[in-house]
Amino acid sequence: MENQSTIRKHIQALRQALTKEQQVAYSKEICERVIDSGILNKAEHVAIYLPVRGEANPTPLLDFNLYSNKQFYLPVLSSTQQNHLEFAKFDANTPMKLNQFKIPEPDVNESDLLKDPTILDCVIMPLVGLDPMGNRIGMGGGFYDRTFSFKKTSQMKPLLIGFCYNFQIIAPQTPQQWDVPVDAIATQTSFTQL
Ligand SMILES: Nc1nc2c(c(=O)[nH]1)N(C=O)[C@@H](CNc1ccc(C(=O)N[C@@H](CCC(=O)O)C(=O)O)cc1)CN2
Ligand SMILES: Nc1ncnc2c1ncn2[C@@H]1O[C@H](COP(=O)(O)OP(=O)(O)OP(=O)(O)O)[C@@H](O)[C@H]1O
Repeated sequence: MENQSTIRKHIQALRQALTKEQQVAYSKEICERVIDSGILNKAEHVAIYLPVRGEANPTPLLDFNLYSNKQFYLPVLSSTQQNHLEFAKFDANTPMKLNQFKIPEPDVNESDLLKDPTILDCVIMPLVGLDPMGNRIGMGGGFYDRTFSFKKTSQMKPLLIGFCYNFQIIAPQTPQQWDVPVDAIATQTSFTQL
C-alpha cells in the first residue's frame, strides 16, 4: 500500500510530465463532462480554482457560462481562521494577487469575502489523488477539509466536485477522521455522482 506522501509525489510527477497541449485538451474534456452532467444547470454560485503546477484547469467552465448568469468564486486563504478558505467573486475584472503559496487569488477587501460557504451551490475541488468513494488527497494543508467540515454532520450544500485527470484516481483509501469526501467525480472520461 502506498502512503499519502508517495502517492502525492507519484501523481505530481505525472502531472508535471503532461505537455501544455495535453493539459489544455484534457482539462477541456473534464469541463465537458461537468457541463454534460447538467450538475451546474441550477447552480447560481459556483467556486472554481486557478490551477498551479500541472493541476487540471477548470477555467474553461467560465466560457460555458457566456449565455447563463452564474456567479463564480475563487478560494482565498482566510486571514482570520488558520488553514480555512473564504471565497471571493471572480470575473474578468477582478484584481488579483499571489498568495503565500504563489497561487493567484482575488485581491479584495475583507468585507467582500464570502464568509458563509453554504451560499455556494457547487465547489470544483483541486486535488492530488481521489479514490472511487470520493476520499481526497490534497496538497496537505487541510484547507478544504476544514472549510467544509460541516458537511460531515449535515446535508447542506455546496455539492463538492472532485476535478481531475484520469490518472489521479487511486486505489481505495482509508479516510482520516477529518476527511470530507467529494459528492461527485469528474475526469476526462466520466462524471460520477456518488
Ligand atoms: N490551485 C489550487 N488552489 C488552492 C488549493 C489547491 O490545492 N490548488 N488549495 C487546496 O487546499 C488551497 C491552498 N492550499 C495549498 C496547500 C499547500 C500548498 C503547497 O504548495 N504546499 C507545499 C508543501 C507545504 C510546505 O511547504 O510544507 C508543496 O506541496 O510543495 C499549496 C496550496 C487553496 N487554493
Ligand atoms: N476539520 C479539521 N479540523 C482540524 N484539523 C484538520 C481538519 N481537517 C484537516 N485537519 C488537519 O489538516 C492536516 C492536513 O490534512 P490533509 O492531509 O487531509 O489535507 P489535504 O486534504 O491534503 O489538503 P487540502 O484540503 O488543503 O488540499 C492534517 O494534519 C489534519 O490534522
